[in-house]
Amino acid sequence: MKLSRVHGLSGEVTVPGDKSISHRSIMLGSIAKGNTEVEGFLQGADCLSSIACFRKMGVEIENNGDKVLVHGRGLRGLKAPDSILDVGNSGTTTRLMSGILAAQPFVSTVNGDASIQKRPMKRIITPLSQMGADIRSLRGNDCTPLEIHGTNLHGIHYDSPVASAQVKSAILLAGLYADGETSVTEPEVSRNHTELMFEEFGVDIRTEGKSVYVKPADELYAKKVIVPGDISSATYFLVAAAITPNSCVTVKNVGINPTRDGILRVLSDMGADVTVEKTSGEIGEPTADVTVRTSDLKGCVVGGEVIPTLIDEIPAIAILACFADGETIIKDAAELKVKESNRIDVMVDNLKKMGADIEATEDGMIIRGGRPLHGAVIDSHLDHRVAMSFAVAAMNAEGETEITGAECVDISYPGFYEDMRKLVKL
Ligand SMILES: O=C(O)C1=C[C@@H](OP(=O)(O)O)[C@@H](O)[C@H](O)C1
Ligand SMILES: C=C(OP(=O)(O)O)C(=O)O
Repeated sequence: MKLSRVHGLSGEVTVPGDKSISHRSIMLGSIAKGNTEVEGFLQGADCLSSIACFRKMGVEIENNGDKVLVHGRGLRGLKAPDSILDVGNSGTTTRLMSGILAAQPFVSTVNGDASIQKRPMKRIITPLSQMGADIRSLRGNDCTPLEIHGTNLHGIHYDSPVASAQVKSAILLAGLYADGETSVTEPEVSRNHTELMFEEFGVDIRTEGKSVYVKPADELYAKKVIVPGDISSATYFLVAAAITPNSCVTVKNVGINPTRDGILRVLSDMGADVTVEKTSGEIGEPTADVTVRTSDLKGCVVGGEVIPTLIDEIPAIAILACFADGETIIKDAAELKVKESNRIDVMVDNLKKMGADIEATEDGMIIRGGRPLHGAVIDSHLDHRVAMSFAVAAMNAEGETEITGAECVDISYPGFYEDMRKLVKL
């Protein structure tokens, strides 16, 4: 993919459905009683991996593009898969599904692509094992392939060392099958889509500060799911509008759940011209139309409790910071090292190639903005967030930029480049 400078962006865009909510709709729909209709389902490769895995466990899932119908088999209705459950590139599928598999009356094997095979699974093996689960990392490296021998589980309290919705959700899903209450306390609150959807599906769940408590369930009950636009996907348009001259872009109907909206707070802190017009109430998953105009930006510090609310947006925030006056410090974000790629190193190395003043730190990066960027050959490391971030950078750089492996955007945003192109002013 080759891209070069644009002279303005304008118009409206509706981004595809939220990835986290789409995954959860398949998983909860599969173990619920009744049919779950999902509107706005993300047809990204990651969510299609979730569909494929649950189909292998006997769940009938009709995928009609934007609408998906999951024929739930009830809490204890999954069937033993007859081959490996292939999670592709999806950490969310791997970790959340493992929580369910740990409690099934069968053995399953979970594996995925080269990136998944390097991502840490000890973070779910430890708490699930405390619940009684039998999970074996077949290569002994705490990564996939995992062999999961389903068994009876106990309720536990887990003090999680990491703010991770995937860890929290794996434990909560296992907790549905446990013999008593299960609870998780996080160092900072991570996205709460599982908790909100559990409530919708009739699970006894409550949140107190940084802790979540779930009671074992007899059944979950199917409920229609309307998936809002993914704020993580919207971020590329919001950042592009802020840094590209002569721009004004509105992203329609995007999820602004407060456990996900950190990017809006960072844009405001940096002085961006942002307008948020709510399109839904406070109950469930709130949504809004978000408009950003070309802005004079200043550097800021991004760290602490905001980090889990924007964890996937940090690659794009690094680009934003290159166009802000002064220094931006991103800290408390060591989790970036264990995503699809090491997002600290990959962002720093590639941005340096474009002429940015940026350095990696132990838990983030420091960016001194204001240096003009120039075109370069960017290695996406097949990381969708990296590819989309550099597309935005390339549109504001001198000369041509080539992104290798650019098609990996299909993981979370098929049609990304086309949607961006439609906004470019001629
Ligand atoms: O629960 C989820 O849907 C997700 C949680 C986050 O991962 P961690 O839980 O590892 O932080 C995020 O990076 C990922 O894209 C989706
Ligand atoms: C980290 C991500 O996803 P996952 O963990 O599901 O692979 C992401 O989408 O940026």
